[in-house]
Amino acid sequence: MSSLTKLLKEKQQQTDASNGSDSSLATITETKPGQTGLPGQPGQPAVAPAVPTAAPSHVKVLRNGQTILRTTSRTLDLGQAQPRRTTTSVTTVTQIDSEDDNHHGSVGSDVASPVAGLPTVSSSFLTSNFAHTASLYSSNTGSFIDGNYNSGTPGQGQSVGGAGGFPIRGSSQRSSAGSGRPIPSLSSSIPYSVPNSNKDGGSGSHGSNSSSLTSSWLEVYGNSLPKNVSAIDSNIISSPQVDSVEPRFVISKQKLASASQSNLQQHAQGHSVSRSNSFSSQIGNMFFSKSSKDTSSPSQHSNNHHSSGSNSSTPSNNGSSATIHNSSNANGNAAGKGTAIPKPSRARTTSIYSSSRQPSSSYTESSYGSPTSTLHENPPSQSIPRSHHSSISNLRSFFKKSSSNVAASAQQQQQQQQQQQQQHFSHSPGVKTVPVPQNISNQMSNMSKGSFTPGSYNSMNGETIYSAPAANHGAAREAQLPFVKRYIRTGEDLGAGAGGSVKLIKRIADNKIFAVKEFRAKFDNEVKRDYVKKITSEYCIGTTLNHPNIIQTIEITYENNRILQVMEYCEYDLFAIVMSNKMSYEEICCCFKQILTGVQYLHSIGLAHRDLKLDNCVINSNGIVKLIDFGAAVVFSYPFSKTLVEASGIVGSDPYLAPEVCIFAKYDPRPVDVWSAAIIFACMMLKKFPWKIPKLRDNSFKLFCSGRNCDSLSALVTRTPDPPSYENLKEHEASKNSSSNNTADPNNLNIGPQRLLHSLPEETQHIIGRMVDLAPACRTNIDDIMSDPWIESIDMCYVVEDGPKPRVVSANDHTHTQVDQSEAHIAGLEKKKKKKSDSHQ
Ligand SMILES: Nc1ncnc2c1ncn2[C@@H]1O[C@H](COP(=O)(O)OP(=O)(O)OP(=O)(O)O)[C@@H](O)[C@H]1O
Repeated sequence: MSSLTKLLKEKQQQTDASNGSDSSLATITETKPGQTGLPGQPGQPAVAPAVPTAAPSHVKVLRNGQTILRTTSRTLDLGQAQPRRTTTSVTTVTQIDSEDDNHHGSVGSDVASPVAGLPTVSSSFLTSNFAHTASLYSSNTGSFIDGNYNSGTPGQGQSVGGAGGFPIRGSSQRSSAGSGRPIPSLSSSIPYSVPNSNKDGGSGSHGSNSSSLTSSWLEVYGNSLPKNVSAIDSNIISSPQVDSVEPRFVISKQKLASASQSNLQQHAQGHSVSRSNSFSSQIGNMFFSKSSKDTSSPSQHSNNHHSSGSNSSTPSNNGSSATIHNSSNANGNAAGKGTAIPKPSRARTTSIYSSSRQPSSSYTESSYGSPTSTLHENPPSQSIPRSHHSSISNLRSFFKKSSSNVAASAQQQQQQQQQQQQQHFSHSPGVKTVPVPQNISNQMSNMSKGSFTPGSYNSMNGETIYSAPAANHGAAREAQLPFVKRYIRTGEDLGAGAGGSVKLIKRIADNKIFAVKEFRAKFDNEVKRDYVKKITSEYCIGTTLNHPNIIQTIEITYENNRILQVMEYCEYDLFAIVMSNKMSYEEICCCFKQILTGVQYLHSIGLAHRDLKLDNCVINSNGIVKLIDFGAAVVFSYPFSKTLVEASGIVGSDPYLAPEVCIFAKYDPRPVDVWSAAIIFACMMLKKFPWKIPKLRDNSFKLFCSGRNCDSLSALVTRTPDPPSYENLKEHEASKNSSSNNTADPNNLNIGPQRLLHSLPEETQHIIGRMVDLAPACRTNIDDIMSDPWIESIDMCYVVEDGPKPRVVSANDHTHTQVDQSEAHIAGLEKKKKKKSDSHQ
């Protein structure tokens, strides 16, 4: 047991002694085979598992020569058990499910204690949060495919350790894409509409949908089609013959020739032709030039994958499809039956960190995915030094020039301020302003609670500079000074993660406190382009978004080989507040609604966060919650496009991951955010994770998936609302012939959705249940969540900008918990822990 664990236990004992609390409620730990993990059930160990402490970064070279580079996660505890991870996980390899990994579920995070009185912090929560953000930097195409799709590559992705359940993540990304292995895609089953598009307009997703409806669908439904509808009996639909074309549709060859001529001239002059007026393309162009290899647009990529996905196996087609068996008897004992039952994992003895989820795939694939595209109105070539290939030197020169021109920018900004109040992004002579994407500007003007003045990108004298609104008020003269002359470090470190370390700084000019994130250096085995992309993602998102529930970036600068992002400072990690165990139900609801509001904003502008978790929420002393860490965020929709750009890669943190992320190579990232938000709510309420990872090898998750009249997780995850998918039909047919081992039993609180939901307050159950629908296609979307009666009824603290200074409107039914600053951030806690352990030695 680590000294930290001891410390935490001591603290817990003290807390228990003083509160007279029943610690048995809070100490759900291992869920061994045969246990349900429910509190108060026999066999639940009452001792917190060992807390892995920080371990040094290390590089692991696999037998196949590929390398995993990762650092350990850290966990901290407040009160009873406080998980915390700060992990770097960078890889260019495919992950193999290690034996350890197969034991995830055994250290039982689980649904448990009823909400009455708000349960104390579970030790499983502590252990589970070792899950780290999988930040994927590999440039390999394709994605890491978890076991469900192994059939396409015999010999790959076989289950390791005989644990059953989900077979291993298949061998390598390269094999998944590079070898032409069919990549499964969920898009075909996702009816979500992209922002600003009508519901049935998602050509991207629907396109592949149609191809997944094979003749088998017709076999089943063809006979019952209405009379005026005839079934298409082939997947090949030929174009109608056209005998004549109206003259107005005929473009003369001369016209074409002259158009292409002028295009060529534009290129020769360095004027790029806009592929899309998208946020990401605009941003991407700041750093990336068109690479000869990257000629296809993200949507093309997406479409390519779609087609390969739809050609390919459907989930149920693969032989290694995970099968669920109702492993819980009436007493809640997990007792697997049948050969296909994933065997309950055995207790983990090793550090959870060592076996935590392995990163995979290229996260960058669909993020800011338009290095190839360029701006129409403000060709980056005019404003940013460009090389033919993206490079760190681009990034450096960008930041260098940016920082040296902040002063000029700020002056310009001040002049423009008045204009900006009326028109968020204005154009003025001498200053070229990159227009904000349509959907961002729409969103900003549509903000229901106050209006928010965004920052802007200005291109001046060949430089591109970002100025956040705060910079508008800052003194231009100070801005000319180097970073170290403008800010001084103060206080302690706030935290560190996969992206870098975050520290507290003070602006000398006005003594204002900020948080500064120093991006980590590029790893040796990391592809330059991916590193640059990761940083630019955070930079671009941070500097572009403007919403009270999204952290505001003040400036970003490159100096002395360091990339520094200055952000507004929030006094508390939400995690620390949750772990204080002092939050009232109303306060939890307020925080939840604020998180949802931030997510709604992101989704409305075509962005998904993909790494929503307590750790990535900070809260200020006014009770305003802000989402941070956009290192994993992706664009899922481009303005004026109805095409869904799917995300790829297992990105996020294990306990918060949506199941489809672990199953499919590509997925809609919006339902993923929705799922994660529900897990955040469950964590706030229960002080522990419902499960450690959404895989069947996790006993708690397996029980959650049980009792649904369906034996296959693939079938559950690919369910569609209407019309039924091919897989569902198969499932339906199968269930008609053979009875499921997982018959639904709403009265059994140990299995099925009720396993989680019954632990939550009644009014929350409906929408939370819809948020954790196993099938992303059936999962509710953020807009529907916001109009849920319970969500609407939440009295939420919010910000209004009705004057020069934003004003916080506090809710009436709660105040926000504050903790001592020494316990408000993880770094402080770690320091405390170290001090204590040193004094013990
Ligand atoms: N603006 C802020 N105000 C206060 N604390 C912050 C702020 N930004 C970050 N932190 C602290 O620093 C920690 C690390 O920040 P962040 O998540 O951005 O880093 P990261 O390296 O990207 O982490 P990850 O491993 O999740 O990718 C956060 O968990 C939080 O505790």
